[in-house]
Amino acid sequence: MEQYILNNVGRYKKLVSEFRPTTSGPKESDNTETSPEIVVSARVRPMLDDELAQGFPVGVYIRDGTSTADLHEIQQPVRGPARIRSFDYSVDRMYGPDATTGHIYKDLVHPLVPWAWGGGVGTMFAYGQTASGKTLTVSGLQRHVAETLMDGSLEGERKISMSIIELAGQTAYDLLNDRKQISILEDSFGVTQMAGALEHHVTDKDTLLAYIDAAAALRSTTPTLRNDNSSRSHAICRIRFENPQLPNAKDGLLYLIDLAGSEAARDKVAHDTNRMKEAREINSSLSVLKDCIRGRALADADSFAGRTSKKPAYVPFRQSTLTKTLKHVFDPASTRSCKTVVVACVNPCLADLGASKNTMRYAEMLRVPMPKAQPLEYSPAMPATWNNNQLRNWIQRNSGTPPINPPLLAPSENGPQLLRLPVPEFVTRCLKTADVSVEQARAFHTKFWKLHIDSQRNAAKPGSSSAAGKSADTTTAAATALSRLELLDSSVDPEPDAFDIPFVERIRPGMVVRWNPPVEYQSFKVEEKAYAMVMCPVQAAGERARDARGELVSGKGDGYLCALVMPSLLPGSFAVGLWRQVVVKVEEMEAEVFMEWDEATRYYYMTV
Ligand SMILES: Nc1ncnc2c1ncn2[C@@H]1O[C@H](COP(=O)(O)OP(=O)(O)OP(=O)(O)O)[C@@H](O)[C@H]1O
Repeated sequence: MEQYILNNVGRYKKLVSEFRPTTSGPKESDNTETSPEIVVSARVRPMLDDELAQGFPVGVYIRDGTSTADLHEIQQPVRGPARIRSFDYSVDRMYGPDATTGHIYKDLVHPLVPWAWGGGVGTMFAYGQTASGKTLTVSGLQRHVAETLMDGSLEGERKISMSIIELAGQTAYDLLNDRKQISILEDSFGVTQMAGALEHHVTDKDTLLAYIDAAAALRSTTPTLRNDNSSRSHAICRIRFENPQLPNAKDGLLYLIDLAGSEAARDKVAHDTNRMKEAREINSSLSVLKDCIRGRALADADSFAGRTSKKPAYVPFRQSTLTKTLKHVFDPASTRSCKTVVVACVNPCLADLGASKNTMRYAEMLRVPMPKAQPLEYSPAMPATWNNNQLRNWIQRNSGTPPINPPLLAPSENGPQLLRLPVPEFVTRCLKTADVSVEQARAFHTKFWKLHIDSQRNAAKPGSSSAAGKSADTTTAAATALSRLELLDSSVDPEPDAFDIPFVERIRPGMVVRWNPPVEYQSFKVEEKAYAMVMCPVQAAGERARDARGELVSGKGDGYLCALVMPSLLPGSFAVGLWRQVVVKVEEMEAEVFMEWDEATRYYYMTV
């Protein structure tokens, strides 16, 4: 075929110049709205010198000002002159041969960095056929990431650690530890661990770049027909951000992934059995990856539309080591806030058009159209319907004392956007208001989410029309009924005038207090904090009552017998140890803390 192409270059170019797409602008699907959390792009690299020297023409053409590319294939009919057959593909963003890696970074990948810095998960995949420019793109992007991380533009302090691993078939290697073999395991909490991989603490750009270069030098490569340095494995660079201000928060994660090259058909001719097996493994892991990205996008589409799908999208992340490693990106049960970008790298040379078509088809399949839903009508009980103003008003009135400054928490976001913000970023923004504590910020986040979940549950109840369709009166009545019900599950004093009276003057069973324990109870502190739920005055406990240390409480003087309230398994959750009792004196009580029972998780959460 290559010789046929070379013999027909003139005719091919003429046919291409005469080609007119049915629509001259973008392809129809170019205008489709897709998940804002998954952006699919394509980068068409320039023709290389050897491709030009051999005389091959360009086979990939980007339509001006659009994200659609036309790929023109040359066909050899049984009789008669060569023909062309044209295919068009659309992605969210298209970068042509003139686009620099710096431009792609600014436009596409840069937003992932503050996202991960703020506690979210940002993932970038470079996908494409052999010799299409994946490694060049990823290594360039890594350099820009290093620059952003170290130029002081990101707010606050983070401890930065990085690890780089390679996945070849089912086997994983540590590229920052002499290619030592490591294991990808799921621990008992369901979290995937790269067991045995070293993590390196980095504080400056040069060290970060030195690690990237060292890993690149160790990556396994094999010459292919198109690339003397072809990567036959997936390389995963993970940068982890710990926020010292929030030691209990989940770390932000940034993944930069250079996927193994999908094979060019003409390469296969020269393959031995091992290379064929390797190619099969690579293609199968890329196919699972596609299903996972699509599955996650479908799940996101449901959640954006406020739908609780009866049959959740199936995401087969356990089917390959690559997607198992990225479980928290794909698992629909994961609570992490994720943003993903895909760069499909495309070789424009006509000789590789078959593989370019596959790459573009793969990229197009990753785009999941968002359901076309009527915008929801504003409802005070539904955060998903709030614009920035309505959100700010709610923050002002519901964020406790002191009220959290609304523009600092939601400078531009609407309700759905704030719901998607990573928790640590939400908390960090709250802490910008003077005198707001981490507890208040966390509790306020829980309150915001609880309202969202309750509003979805109410909307999904049989017989209930969507809250969006309700009249303001009905919605207010429902909200009042809801808040009455909530009081039953809350430690908040039901007396309307309670807040005018200092808490120590209205101590009652069920009240939760932050407590400064005396020396003998210090071991009950968790991260310098202790909480307890008041049960009764010590005198009412009886002579035989003992505390959590087995000591009789009757000899402990005045105070209240309280149940310990301890952090539990889920982030931000607490359990009440009814039978782990302590005596708390009034002068040891520092503040009243509000707890709310959550039926779904069966834990208490702080509220404001
Ligand atoms: N945007 C570009 N501008 C100039 N040259 C490029 C560009 N992209 C790729 N190249 C060149 O193309 C060749 C192949 O690139 P690269 O090794 O990055 O491809 P790859 O997709 O990672 O290949 P493989 O999957 O085989 O590892 C290299 O010589 C590279 O310098």
